[in-house]
Amino acid sequence: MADQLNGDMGNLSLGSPQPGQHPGQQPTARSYIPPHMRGKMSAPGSPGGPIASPPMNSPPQPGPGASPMGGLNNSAWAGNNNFDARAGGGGNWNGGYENGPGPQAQPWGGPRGGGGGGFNRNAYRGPNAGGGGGGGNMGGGVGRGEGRWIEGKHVIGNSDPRLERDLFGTADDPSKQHTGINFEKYDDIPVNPSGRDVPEPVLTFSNPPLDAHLLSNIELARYQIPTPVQKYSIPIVINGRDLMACAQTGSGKTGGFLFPIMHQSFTQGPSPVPAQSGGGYRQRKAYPTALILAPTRELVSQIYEEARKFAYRSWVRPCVVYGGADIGSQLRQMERGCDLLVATPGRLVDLIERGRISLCNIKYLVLDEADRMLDMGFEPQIRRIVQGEDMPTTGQRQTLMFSATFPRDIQMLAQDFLSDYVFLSVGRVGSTSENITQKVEYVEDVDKRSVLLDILHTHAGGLTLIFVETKRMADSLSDFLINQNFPATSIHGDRTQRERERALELFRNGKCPILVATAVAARGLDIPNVTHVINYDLPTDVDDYVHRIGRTGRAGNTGIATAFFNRGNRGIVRELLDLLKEANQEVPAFLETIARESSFGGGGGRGRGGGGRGRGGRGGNTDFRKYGGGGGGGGFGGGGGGFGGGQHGSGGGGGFGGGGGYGGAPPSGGYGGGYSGGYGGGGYGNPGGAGGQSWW
Ligand SMILES: Nc1ncnc2c1ncn2[C@@H]1O[C@H](COP(=O)(O)OP(=O)(O)OP(=O)(O)O)[C@@H](O)[C@H]1O
Repeated sequence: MADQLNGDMGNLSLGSPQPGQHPGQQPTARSYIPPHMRGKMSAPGSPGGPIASPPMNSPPQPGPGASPMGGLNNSAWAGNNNFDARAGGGGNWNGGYENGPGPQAQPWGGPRGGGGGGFNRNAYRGPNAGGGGGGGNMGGGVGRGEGRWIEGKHVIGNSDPRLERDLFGTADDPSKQHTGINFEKYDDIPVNPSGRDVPEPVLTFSNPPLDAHLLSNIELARYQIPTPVQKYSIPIVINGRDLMACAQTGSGKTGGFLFPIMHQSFTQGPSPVPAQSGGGYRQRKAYPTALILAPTRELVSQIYEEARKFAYRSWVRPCVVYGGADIGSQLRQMERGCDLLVATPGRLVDLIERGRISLCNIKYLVLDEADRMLDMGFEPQIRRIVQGEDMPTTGQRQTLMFSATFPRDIQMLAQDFLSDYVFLSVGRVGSTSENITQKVEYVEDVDKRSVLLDILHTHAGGLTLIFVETKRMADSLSDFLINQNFPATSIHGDRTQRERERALELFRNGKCPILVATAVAARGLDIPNVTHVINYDLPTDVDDYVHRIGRTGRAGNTGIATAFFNRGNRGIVRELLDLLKEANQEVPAFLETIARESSFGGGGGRGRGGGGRGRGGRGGNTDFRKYGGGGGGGGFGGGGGGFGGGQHGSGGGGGFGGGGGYGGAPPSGGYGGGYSGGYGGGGYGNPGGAGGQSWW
């Protein structure tokens, strides 16, 4: 069940040891390790981990997408049928991976051995230090690239140039995201914090308030000024407040939670670990102080990689767990240190059930992509993790929620997990970045392929991400493109771990600059140089559209998003229209016409038509505690509202399938009665949802 719910990302295992592979083990000829992951196979500080890794970031090949497209047959894309990641070996790019240098094995106990510490983290950890400890090959109790907390003091580890290059890249490294020309324009986006006594934002990365060592890592990451969400989140979290933060895609939300958590950890040190039952030379149970939950394996891997950067040379050991990958290697990774745990919910539940993780020390709980984490697909697991185990209750821990979209019904649900929180909106909730130029073209289903080919033929360079609605479509469209000599691959929930890793890596390094994806790749992924996102099939939920197009136009870079629209997409026409207007985008006349048709046609379309889920208040913006929201028109089949209404909202009747609706937040009432009816048929926006077959 757990992994089924995590089935979204199948078996991606970026940033972690391969199944069955000993951390630090030299990869066998057959074990695929993407080049950018070589040397990152283990947690920082693990034996044979990054410290031991040889130089590995060979300069990425210039992607074919970067070549002038004077007709495909003359381009680097032409005539190459070996680029499909599904080919399963034998492709031109294959050998390079499999024969390349991998991490060298490092004797166990290497850098941090000594003094009886072995792998027992208690041995060198502050309050519960159990004898031995200290020691270490470096003489000062610290290893290269990793620090210690010794007698109430943060002892910074020695630098490790190799690891440093691996984590932070070089200044012109194309595999890393660089800020674009519009980065400074983020400061023009209005920020609207609400809640009691909101702390003043910080304006720079400086000490105080931020820990000096954290600042040195931020400098290594080449971040010069905080983004708006970071400016606010840093003091909010440092001041002990809970936070619900809504900021546009690609605007630095990850740093928004990592910076203050790292700061607090660096200054406060580890929490005491409860006495272990059983004992043994290995610590059997991990007691992380920070838990970051995210919906997909790729995303948790990416967050983990970010955490490794900012934890560099500190006492904090980040760790990542997700379903579909070998649990044994994840357990071994945890045994070597697990202070900040990044996890998908299913695998975390699994590890809790095995008695390998306790949440009793959690000080910081982060729900990244929080609206997704609290929708029907994940909510039961989140409740189980947060309310059904040993995690400190609200008020005893800090809870931070981040997303680019926060529908009001989800905001209401989130109340259960938050205490006296600050709501932060950077721009309008659910709005898109103006760095993304959005185009909507009217394309009938039968014409989609030929229109797509036209677009790809005039492609100007960079990576193109194409979203479709079903796994089957992802396969058939990428097959079609390959047959047309386009270097395409696909990613979706039915592909194996190896296939997904390969597909993503080929896309990232430009060898397959066209990736056909299901919604599995919609949220959070930060891939440099994605210049074009094509919604070949539009999603039924406009929030999904917001996340999908947000794979381009990140960190102040610009990008293009093209959507194929036809009458089958009537369900989101009004919201799409609002979104385009809000972001000052061109609105094609046909969209206005179809929107008018839909409003006369008794609501309509599928899913959450009109204001079906309380986005009716899109213009009303932000914190539902302040504004509530207007009721909506049509739900499925022309029902009335849905989730409209907060304190000042008008509520609405009906909803999906004609049931209740969510009319009005407390204190206006209506919460209980309408809820189930409003959701009705289940599985909305909810690939892994109860009873719903995953279409990712
Ligand atoms: N202060 C900063 N200065 C420069 N670059 C930054 C800064 N903060 C974040 N970035 C970069 O911006 C990019 C986007 O950041 P991030 O992935 O955190 O965005 P996000 O808001 O979480 O997006 P999404 O909503 O898609 O998850 C990353 O490549 C990150 O390295």
